[in-house]
Formats: sequence, C-alpha cells, structure tokens
Amino acid sequence: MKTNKVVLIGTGFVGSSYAFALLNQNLVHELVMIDMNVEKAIGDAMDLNHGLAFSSPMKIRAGAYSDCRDADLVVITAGANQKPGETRLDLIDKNVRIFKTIVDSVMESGFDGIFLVATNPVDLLSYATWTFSGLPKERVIGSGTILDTARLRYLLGEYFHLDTRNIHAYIMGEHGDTEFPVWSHATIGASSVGDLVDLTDPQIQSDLQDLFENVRDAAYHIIEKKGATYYGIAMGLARLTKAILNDENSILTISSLLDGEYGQHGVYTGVPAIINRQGIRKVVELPLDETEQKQFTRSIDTLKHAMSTGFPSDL
Ligand SMILES: NC(=O)C1=CN([C@@H]2O[C@H](COP(=O)(O)OP(=O)(O)OC[C@H]3O[C@@H](n4cnc5c(N)ncnc54)[C@H](O)[C@@H]3O)[C@@H](O)[C@H]2O)C=CC1
Ligand SMILES: CC(=O)C(=O)O
Repeated sequence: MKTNKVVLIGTGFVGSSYAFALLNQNLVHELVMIDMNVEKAIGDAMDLNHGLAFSSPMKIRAGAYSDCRDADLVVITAGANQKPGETRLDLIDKNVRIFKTIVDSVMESGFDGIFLVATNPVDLLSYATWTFSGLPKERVIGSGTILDTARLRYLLGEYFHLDTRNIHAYIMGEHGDTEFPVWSHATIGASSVGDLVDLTDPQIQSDLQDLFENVRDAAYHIIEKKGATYYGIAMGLARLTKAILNDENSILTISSLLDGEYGQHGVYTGVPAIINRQGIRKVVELPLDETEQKQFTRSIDTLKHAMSTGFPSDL
C-alpha cells in the first residue's frame, strides 16, 4: 500500500488544530510537525499520539526540514497572526521574511510535492511560496477563501433553515477585506437564491448584505473575543488535504496563481478550482455579473498594490 506523508510547519493555534483534525479524520499515514518552538512541536506530537487509541493507526512525530524530502504535502501555518485591529495585509513584511527561510529550508531537503499555505496574508504568501520554491503553480495552493466560503454557507444555511452542505455559494478574491460573494452562482438546495427570495426587495438586500459583512468581518469578531481563529481553517485545511491525497477532483475555493483566468495574470487569489492529487487541476471560471466583476477587479488591484509596496525588497 502506498502510504502518504504530510509535514506541518507551524504548530500554533492553526497548526495544532489542523493536526487534531487529521487525527480525527483518518486522512494521513504519517504526520511530521516542525516549529521554531521545538518543544511545542514535541509536546503536540506527544499529546496527539495519546489520542491514537481512539482513532486509527497513524505515525505522528516532531521532525526537521530533512523530513520534507519524501513528503507528499507540506502545509505551512507558521508565522505571525493578527492582533485585534490588525488587517491580514499588515502581516506581509514579517511573514514573507519567515517564509523565505521556511520555503528555502523545505526545498533544500529535495522536496518535490505540493505546498498548502494558510499563513496570512494567504494570497501573498502563496505567491511568495511559488516564487521561492520554483515549483509549478499547480503545486502551490493557498487556502484562499475556503474558510470564507464555509462561513457564507453556514450563515446561508441558518438563514434558509437548511443543512450547510446543501448550500453551494462562493466567496472569491482576497482572503481579506476586499473579498466578495458570488450571489449570481449561489445555489440553495436545487434553487438559485433569486428563485427563493425577491432580490429586489430592500429587506432581502439588506439581510444578504448583513450576512456577507458577517462573513467578511468574522475573523475580526472572533479575534476580539478569543485572540485567534483556528477551528474553521483547520477543518478547511483537512478538507483540502483529503481532496489532494485522495485525488478527489473536488471543487473548492482556494488561492491559485491566475495565468489568464478571469483576464488576470501574476497574482494569487481566491477562486473555485478543481483539486486533486496533482494539486490545482483547473481554475473554474464562473461568468461573473457586472457588480461581481468590479469587485473582483478591486480585490486584484488591492493584492497587486500590496505586492508592489509590501514585499520586502531585500529578499
Ligand atoms: N488562511 C486562513 O483562513 C487563516 C489563516 N490564519 C493565519 O495562520 C497563521 C498562524 O496563526 P496562529 O496559528 O493563530 O498563530 P500562532 O502564533 O498560534 O502560531 C504560529 C506558529 O508559527 C511558529 N513559527 C513562527 N516562525 C516560524 C519559523 N520561522 N519556523 C517555524 N515555525 C515558526 C510559531 O512558533 C508558532 O508556533 C497566521 O498568519 C494567521 O493569520 C489564521 C486563521 C485562518
Ligand atoms: C484569521 C483569518 O484569516 C480568518 O479567520 O479568516
């Protein structure tokens, strides 16, 4: 049997929650954990191993960058997180510097698998990972708007009193303040939103706008209350891990390098894409309506501006 191996870099709130999700979901044969705080990685591995009696066989240990050599997937959740009031884009300088050392160390091991990036600002750090690694764009995936899409599906499920899993709706663009909902392709059960509610009704418009703002600002609200967000993204990363390792060809909203899709080039951003064992098989190009197209352009412009002004010039 071909076994799979995941190396996780960064065992803070997000990383350790992801490791716990892997343990519970029986997705991985071997999980190696690396952190600058070596004791934290060792302690997490010990703690997780004590759950194996209640899960399925899996090798879990703390390790080093040389462990990346034969890894199928390297997941990066290392770096600074937002403090109350900080935006994701505020983290760019310090996290790009951290990524330079991490990605260089991973590549020095001879790694030839897939990168999955969650650290913020995730679109820009996915771009940095792609540049620093020299790997094909299909093998550098950002978690993008997978979490925002999950938040939208949850809130729409509450609004329409339906199982979240029967809601198909996407958040696209920056994982951040300029993201936007693709209402023109939102499906509730088997119906479009417009079939279920009158989209010209001001009350409905206001409800949907409030709902979207709760998605967009969810991280700020959670960080105010408990300092960090981690369970939602951990589940999103586990879902992506499953789609990759099991060659699922699932459509998930991730951050991909755009190379002509949606008329854009040279920028990573949140788009629906088909994910399988090769990484990103294909970006799905939804026909956006005029408002959505404007919102997408604004989001791309924001990311490109942040890249041109925020990336450390000495790297
Ligand atoms: N993409 C998404 O949807 C989400 C992304 N995030 C992001 O994930 C990142 C991690 O957040 P948390 O886990 O809350 O932070 P945390 O501070 O709890 O954990 C970060 C970990 O990275 C480690 N680290 C820092 N520099 C390192 C290096 N050079 N090498 C190895 N390890 C290093 C630290 O020792 C720490 O254990 C943040 O950037 C945060 O904004 C958080 C939630 C959702
Ligand atoms: C922190 C973050 O990026 C989020 O929860 O969306």
